[in-house]
Amino acid sequence: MALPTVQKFESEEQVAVALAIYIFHLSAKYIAANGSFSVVLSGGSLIDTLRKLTEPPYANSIDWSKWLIFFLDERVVPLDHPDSNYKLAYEGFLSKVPIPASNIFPIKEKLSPEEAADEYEQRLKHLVANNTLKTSPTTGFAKFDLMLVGIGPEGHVASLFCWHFERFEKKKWVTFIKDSPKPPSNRITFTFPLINSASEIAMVVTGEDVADAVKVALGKHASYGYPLPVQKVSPEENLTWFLDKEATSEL
Ligand SMILES: O=C1O[C@H](COP(=O)(O)O)[C@@H](O)[C@H](O)[C@H]1O
Repeated sequence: MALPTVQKFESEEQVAVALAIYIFHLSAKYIAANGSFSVVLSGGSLIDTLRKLTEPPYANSIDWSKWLIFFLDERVVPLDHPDSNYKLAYEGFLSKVPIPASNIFPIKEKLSPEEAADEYEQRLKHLVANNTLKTSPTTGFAKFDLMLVGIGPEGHVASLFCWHFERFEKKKWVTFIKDSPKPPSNRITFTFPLINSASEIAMVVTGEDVADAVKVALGKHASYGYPLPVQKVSPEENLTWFLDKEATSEL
């Protein structure tokens, strides 16, 4: 991985604009190179920060028909449940742009966390086998073009939490937890080998509540023994941080 690029902005509004420009350029680049653009969404505040993409000039100059949408982590609830990351993404972003429904890959409903994680992993492997998704020649895991990653105040990414062994998973592509410290308890999540096989990762981090985690991730002092999950994010090509002033207040 090249050295991370850290972009700091005065406000969340400026982060939203810069993020739209960054995604617009990557979309054009990957569609020109591969004919598609595979994008992995986190839940949380990230979805609202994507809002500029749904407006001109981006909304009408992106080839949305070539986008493929996946979910970095998901709560094991029905897709219309208030806790669903799919519902959040659909209402805040996906319903406002013309991505074909068949290019959006939510989790399957009515499965246990184990079954949902296994089913999602098998679906990703099928998409690699039929060349819809690329493979990392380095790791053998699927290689997504772009992952949009948020963080929690204590440094979690996806549903990989500090005190859960799932963050050390080496073989599985997608795993599950049944005791998330942040409700709801049942979740599935991409593992670090899959996350770090991505070409590009954007860390989209805004607000004062994440300032301590940003300080550990980007500051020069030691973390708390083990690295925080956010410190393990290391894509194959480029890592770009988008930060507002509040998120950098402890740096
Ligand atoms: O539970 C989750 O939390 C993180 C961070 O969310 P935020 O609201 O603090 O931005 C999110 O990235 C993840 O997808 C979600 O499931």
